[in-house]
Amino acid sequence: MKIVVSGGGTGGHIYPALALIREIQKENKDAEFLYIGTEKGLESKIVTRENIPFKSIHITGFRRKLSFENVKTVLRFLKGVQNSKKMLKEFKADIVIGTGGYVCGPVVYAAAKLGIPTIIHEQNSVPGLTNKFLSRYVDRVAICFNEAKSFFSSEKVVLTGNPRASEVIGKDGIKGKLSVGLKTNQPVVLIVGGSRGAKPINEAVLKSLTELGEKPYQILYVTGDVHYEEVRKEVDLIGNPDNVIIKPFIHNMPEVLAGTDLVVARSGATSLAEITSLGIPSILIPSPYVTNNHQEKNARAVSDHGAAILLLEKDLTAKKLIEQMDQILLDDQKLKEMKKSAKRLGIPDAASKLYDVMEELVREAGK
Ligand SMILES: CC(=O)N[C@H]1[C@@H](OP(=O)(O)OP(=O)(O)OC[C@H]2O[C@@H](n3ccc(=O)[nH]c3=O)[C@H](O)[C@@H]2O)O[C@H](CO)[C@@H](O)[C@@H]1O
Repeated sequence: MKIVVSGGGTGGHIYPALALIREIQKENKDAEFLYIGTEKGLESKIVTRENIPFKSIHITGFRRKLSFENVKTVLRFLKGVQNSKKMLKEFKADIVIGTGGYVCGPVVYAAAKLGIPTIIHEQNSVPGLTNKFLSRYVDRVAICFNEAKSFFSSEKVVLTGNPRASEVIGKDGIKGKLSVGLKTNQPVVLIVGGSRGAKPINEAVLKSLTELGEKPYQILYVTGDVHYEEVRKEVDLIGNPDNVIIKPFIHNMPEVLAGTDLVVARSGATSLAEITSLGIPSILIPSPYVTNNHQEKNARAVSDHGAAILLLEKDLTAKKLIEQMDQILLDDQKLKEMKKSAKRLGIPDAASKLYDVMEELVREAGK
């Protein structure tokens, strides 16, 4: 089977695509892949690290307000469709799957116009512009939250979950801890602001740093690549407590998560799929800067079930953050209950569910 995967911009769209590819590689040794992304998105770095054939097109996202830039975007879209058609024909794609981000627009649209079976994977509880547009042309829409169902035509929708939920299962937490310099005999809090980091979270953590140094747990604090230098400078002034390890980005997140007891994070949908699949309690600080405030809706879908504490960015202070971390980590009973609730929400077999949908479509198309 020849499979084209497209998704990009941020980790939340790329990691599900990679997890799906790895699942298919396990099940079907003959499968061939082509990943289509953009040079500017994180995918150009992350996908090429994984030795997956990668090609790029040039495309930008739509602005929500009327602007001349949007005219240029339409022209880039049309050019992107043309280039995608060429790539898809050359590769002889049997199926095309888009995992979100605006790069999927021209790729998946081109595939649908060529009559190639198509799927979009929507990670969030509220879909973005590109997936809403594409849903009219594709054969299936794979979703991760029941809340997303109402945005698409019901005969196309199938609840698969997020393939990244499968990939994080069964990893060695001790190896994960050691790989980043954490001790193996103390609980671990992972603080991370999504795949690109989050300034407001960084500011709150910096203000908590000295007090965190006195806690009976350790902290792995991931700043995001672009914020690392700035954070480092501040930490050099404040002093870096022994129990706080600071990194710009984590490339072996599944292993690290396996060794984590509590996550403090934004509520990007892929992160949520990972932590629920593993049953890790969390403090979620949704980004208020995303389309239709979808991160808050993602977070509520988890916190309403007792699996997470919701901390809105407007209420985020160093004091509050530490209080809530203590509340969970220093209370065994609460920790246990939250773990159970998180686990109940996870869909650990998401990758094979999504692959089943792909196989069915290819079979129906007689490929
Ligand atoms: C600002 C923005 O638009 N964010 C969106 C983006 O978030 P973002 O890209 O931050 O997505 P998520 O939080 O969902 O996923 C991040 C992914 O990156 C991985 N990771 C993160 C940090 C790190 O150091 N190493 C690492 O491997 C995580 O394990 C996870 O697999 O896509 C998500 C999924 O569609 C959306 O829900 C988010 O709203």
